[in-house]
Amino acid sequence: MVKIAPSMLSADFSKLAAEIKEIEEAGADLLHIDVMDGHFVPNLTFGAPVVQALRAHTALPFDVHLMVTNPEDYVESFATIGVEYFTFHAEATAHMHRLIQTIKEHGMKAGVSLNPSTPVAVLEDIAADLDMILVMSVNPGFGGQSFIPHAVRKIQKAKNLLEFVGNKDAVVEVDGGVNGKTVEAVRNAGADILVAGSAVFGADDRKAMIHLLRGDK
Ligand SMILES: O=C(CO)[C@H](O)[C@H](O)COP(=O)(O)O
Ligand SMILES: [Fe+2]
Repeated sequence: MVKIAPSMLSADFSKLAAEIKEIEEAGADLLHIDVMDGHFVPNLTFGAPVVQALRAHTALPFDVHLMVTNPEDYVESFATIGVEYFTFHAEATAHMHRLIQTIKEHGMKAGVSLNPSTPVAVLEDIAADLDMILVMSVNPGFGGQSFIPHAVRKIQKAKNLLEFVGNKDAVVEVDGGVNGKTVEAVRNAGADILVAGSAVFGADDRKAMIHLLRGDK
């Protein structure tokens, strides 16, 4: 069964703790946390101090998606918070292999995210070391954008690559534009974790939306 990770990017920032509590009670599996630095992407969100402040308010695993230049500089501060996945962008570093080892040494799972224009093939030689491949189905930086259809094929390629290298534990996550219209295609493509920001936080009934996206019977 797929897991649903609502993206905090679409929550009401003036009452984050309450928003997170609500989606936890509504059945979310993880909390997707979009860290943007205003350099890697043209938008600025929040950093480790805000994420740290929220840790005490929920038992949900933290799925941190770092859209930042110099992701190496963030490992230490996020490791002390207690996050499940530390996911950086392939486009943000020349040293993916080294960074993956550092993340794991700090007790976190290591994910690599790919912009829509970056092929899955860049992960070929490190796929065995990964805990997550995050397929971006929008260009990173903003919530509420439209799903880019070629991401469906890319999810399949990411799944195939993990299978080819015998990495049974790693997951494929899809992020951007996942909603009631696009969800079936991403589920059928084999995605393990679906990020949904505007679809969940913008829904009148967030619980029903999480159930719909997960395909609960
Ligand atoms: O990483 C992101 C944007 O860069 C967000 O996680 C993503 O856009 C989720 O928002 P939505 O579901 O509204 O598209
Ligand atoms: Fe994200």
